[in-house]
Amino acid sequence: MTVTIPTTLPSLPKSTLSNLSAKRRQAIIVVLISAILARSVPLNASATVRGWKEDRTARRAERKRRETETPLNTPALEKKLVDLYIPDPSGSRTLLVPHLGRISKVRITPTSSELYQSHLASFPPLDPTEKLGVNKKFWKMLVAVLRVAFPSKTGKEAFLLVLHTFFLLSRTVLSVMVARLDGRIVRDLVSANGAGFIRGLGWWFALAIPSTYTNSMIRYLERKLALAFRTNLTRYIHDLYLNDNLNYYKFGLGLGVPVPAEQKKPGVAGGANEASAGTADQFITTDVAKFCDSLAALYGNIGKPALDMLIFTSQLAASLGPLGTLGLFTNYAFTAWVLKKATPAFGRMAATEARLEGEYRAGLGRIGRDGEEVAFYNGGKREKGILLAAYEKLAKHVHSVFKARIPYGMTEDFTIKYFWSACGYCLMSLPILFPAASKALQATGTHARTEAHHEVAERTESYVSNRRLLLSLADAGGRLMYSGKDLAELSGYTSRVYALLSSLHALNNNIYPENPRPAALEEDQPFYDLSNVHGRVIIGPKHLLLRGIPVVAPAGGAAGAERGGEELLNSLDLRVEQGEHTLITGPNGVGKTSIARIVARLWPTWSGLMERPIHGEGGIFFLPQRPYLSIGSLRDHPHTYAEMKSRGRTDAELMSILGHVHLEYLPKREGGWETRKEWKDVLSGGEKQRMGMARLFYHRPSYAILDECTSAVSSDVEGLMYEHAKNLGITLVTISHRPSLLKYHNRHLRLGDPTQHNIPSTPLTRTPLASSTSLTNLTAPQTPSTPLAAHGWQLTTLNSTSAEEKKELEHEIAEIERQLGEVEGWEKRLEVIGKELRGEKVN
Ligand SMILES: Nc1ncnc2c1ncn2[C@@H]1O[C@H](COP(=O)(O)OP(=O)(O)OP(=O)(O)O)[C@@H](O)[C@H]1O
Repeated sequence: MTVTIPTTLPSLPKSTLSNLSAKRRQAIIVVLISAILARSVPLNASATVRGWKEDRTARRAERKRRETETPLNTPALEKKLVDLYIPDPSGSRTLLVPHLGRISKVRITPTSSELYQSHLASFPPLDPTEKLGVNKKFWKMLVAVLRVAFPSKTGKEAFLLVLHTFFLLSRTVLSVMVARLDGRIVRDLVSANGAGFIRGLGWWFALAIPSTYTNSMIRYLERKLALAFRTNLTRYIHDLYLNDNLNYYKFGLGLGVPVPAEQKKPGVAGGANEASAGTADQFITTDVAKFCDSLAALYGNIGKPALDMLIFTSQLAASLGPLGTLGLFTNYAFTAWVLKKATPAFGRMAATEARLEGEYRAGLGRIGRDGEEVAFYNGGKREKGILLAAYEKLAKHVHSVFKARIPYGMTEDFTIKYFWSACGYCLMSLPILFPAASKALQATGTHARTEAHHEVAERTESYVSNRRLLLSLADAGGRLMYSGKDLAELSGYTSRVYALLSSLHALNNNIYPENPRPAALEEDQPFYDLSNVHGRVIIGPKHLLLRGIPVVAPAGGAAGAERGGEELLNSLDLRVEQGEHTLITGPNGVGKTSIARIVARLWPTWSGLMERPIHGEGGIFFLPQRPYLSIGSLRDHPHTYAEMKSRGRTDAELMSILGHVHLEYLPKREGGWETRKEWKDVLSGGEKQRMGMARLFYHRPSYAILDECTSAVSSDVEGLMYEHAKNLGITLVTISHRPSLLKYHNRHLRLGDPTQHNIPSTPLTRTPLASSTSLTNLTAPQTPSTPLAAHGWQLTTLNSTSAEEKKELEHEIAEIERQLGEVEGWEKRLEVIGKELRGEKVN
């Protein structure tokens, strides 16, 4: 692109103005300037300051009114919700975003799986030994991330970039014009040319308007560009993070977080810390934002000063001659070399800072999430200690960055401000001090029409213009050199965003680094490496089948490489057909919930075959111990209003479901179906679990895996809910420690450690009564499939004809247990009475 810079300013039309008297000319200029100023200041010309204040108050009041008059749960908004939350057949959906009392509609089109597939090759996992910094790997990572942030050459971002470039160019052109005008004004002053001086001032103000506008637009466009990058990245990450492959869960387990080089220091766990705290917050929020800000700013920070330097140098070259120009370039090369030597590893520092911020943030997040538990245990002090330690680490690191910046800043300031200025003075003195150079200056023709008595004025003009250009040049050079630091920092943020993206891509495609079998592992011990998962999973059949499935807790990162996943059960066989209600029991930590995790596909199926129905209505449903309650209205919990309507479900039906879980009072207590609350804080533990069961009744799946999901519900209500679930035709697979639940099941899967003959804590064997023959009788007659001691599990079928008998026995057991609990008290009482009868002193 060639840029033509006017070396002389256009003068005001002389023909008309020169006919006027000096006074009239001045008046015209003043009027012109006033008019221009009035337009450039955001004030109504007729408005007084008081009027403007009143205006502002009225505007604020109007905004407040609009905000308060459109509460989120008005019927009007609900109606809109119905219209807008219905998903589009194309897969996109329109979100409602309340903003300043209005509802903005944002249409979100999900990122296609084809796009993810096409990007996969650009995001190979990070090599942990890779050094961070402005190197080849950085450029590769940047290009990969840019494919997401800047998806199209003809899109919105491209348009913003072109506009941004235009304003950057304009600013440079305006800077040159201002420099020239500066010289001219001083020249007119020195030569006592009043008219010229006033004219110059007029131009000065005339130039001020486009200059200020250009500066504001540059900042505005830079921020808009950063926001556009961030929106693209955020949507892309959301779709990849929160998809059906459960990447958010796997990421939280720390399965997919690579550890970049900066985190490889001994004793530093790296990004895994953030991930194991179940958070990608820092990555998705701060790191993405910093990356986008840094990238958008960098374009201006490199492009603009580079352009400035080119143009200013060409302008100066005209005045300084070939020798001066050569001097300038030597100067640039020398400065770049010095600064490169003095630049610390800003990229690594930025990445470390982001990681430490993430760890600190994860600590804070944990307190927010588990506030009640922390408070009950009075764990504030402990948490404060953890937070302080995390903050101290962060503060120390930031401090070391500041310290590293001192010598760098000194070198930079010295070279660019002082050394460059000194060089500039020397160069400018050439045409003045040396006649030959002076001739060369005149030969450039810029000011060839110098008359003898104007020589001083011309020299002053040349000096002032050149000095201003040199100052601008020093400024541009400074910014260009400083952008080296920005670039280094960008490399740090890029590595963080890239790590997140490559990690999510790998998780999404089940790609894990291959680990060799550790030598320390015994021959007969299987090695469960995440890269070697080859079990078959079929989703869709009408039954649940686990054949030859090892139950293994996965381990990612270094732990996974050292010893692989932890085997809980070697090989489990279980087939559940409709109506085969199965209770799973076993000691703590034996792997009961892990079975549910494998069926729900949270954990991998290392080998064997797993078949199960689809998730949700008519398929399989999972209820964990801690129910999931989202933020939204009470009604949103089974379904959104729109989804409910589209399925023809009614409020009366919801009410009857709440009746079955004994929560019919809830809508009234909480202010109706539409009330939006943070339900996990509003409902009691038992209420939350009952809400979970209500969801189950609403969706009526064929199978339900209930993992201790009624542990906080009273036994009577629990029984009613189990009976109701069975009446609805839901086949129950229950994980529980409560023997009382046995009566609602016709099969029993017991888990236990095959190496321990005396299984310690299964409730069925823990209490003296439960381990006695009466309980063995309770579960008999059975059809033992495998001996417990051999495989760690045993499946038995309970005799259905003895169901009533079992209930009776159950009651009897409970009664005897209660009476046994009182024995100690009665014995003490007996002792006291005996003492009293013997006349002994009683304490
Ligand atoms: N997220 C996890 N990552 C790795 N290992 C895990 C994870 N969750 C659990 N484990 C391991 O798996 C083992 C079995 O856990 P699981 O939750 O299945 O036990 P459980 O039988 O349901 O116990 P409980 O009766 O106490 O609920 C635990 O001992 C634990 O070491």
